[in-house]
Amino acid sequence: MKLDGIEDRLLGALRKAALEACKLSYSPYSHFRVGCSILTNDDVIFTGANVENASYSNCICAERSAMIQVLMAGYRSGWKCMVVCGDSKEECVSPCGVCRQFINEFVVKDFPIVMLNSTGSRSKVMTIGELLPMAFGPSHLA
Ligand SMILES: O=c1ccn([C@H]2C[C@H](O)[C@@H](CO)O2)c(=O)[nH]1
Ligand SMILES: [Zn+2]
Repeated sequence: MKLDGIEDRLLGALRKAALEACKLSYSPYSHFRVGCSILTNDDVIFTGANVENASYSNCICAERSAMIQVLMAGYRSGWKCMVVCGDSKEECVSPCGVCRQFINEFVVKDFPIVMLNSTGSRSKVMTIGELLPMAFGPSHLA
């Protein structure tokens, strides 16, 4: 798999990090584990997994859990790429609507999101602009 401007070595590390993070998922209710990794402008990798709750609506997705890690380490912009994987053998897991909106807040329109199936044998790459067209974003409030 190739991604413009991102070395194969880093992409491999990102995929591995997302697949590893998936194992840290706390998902006793849905039994659907999701992992996510994000590459910063200076090539640091952060990860997240979905964390569920007995009060079902109080769950956080892997993507937002990873983004909070990135933000709390001080990275507000310049993110290079996100990788998402989940417990689906066939399908590549794509970010939910809430996460798409959350991602859109911090990245440019052509920010690439790599979506993997559970083993990483399948992948699909789309930009946030493709996943969330006509997004409402910070510029609308300016
Ligand atoms: O892109 C997605 C889709 C779903 N989930 C989580 C939320 C919930 O814990 C479980 C089932 O929806 O998967 C994510 O973390 N990311
Ligand atoms: Zn989500």
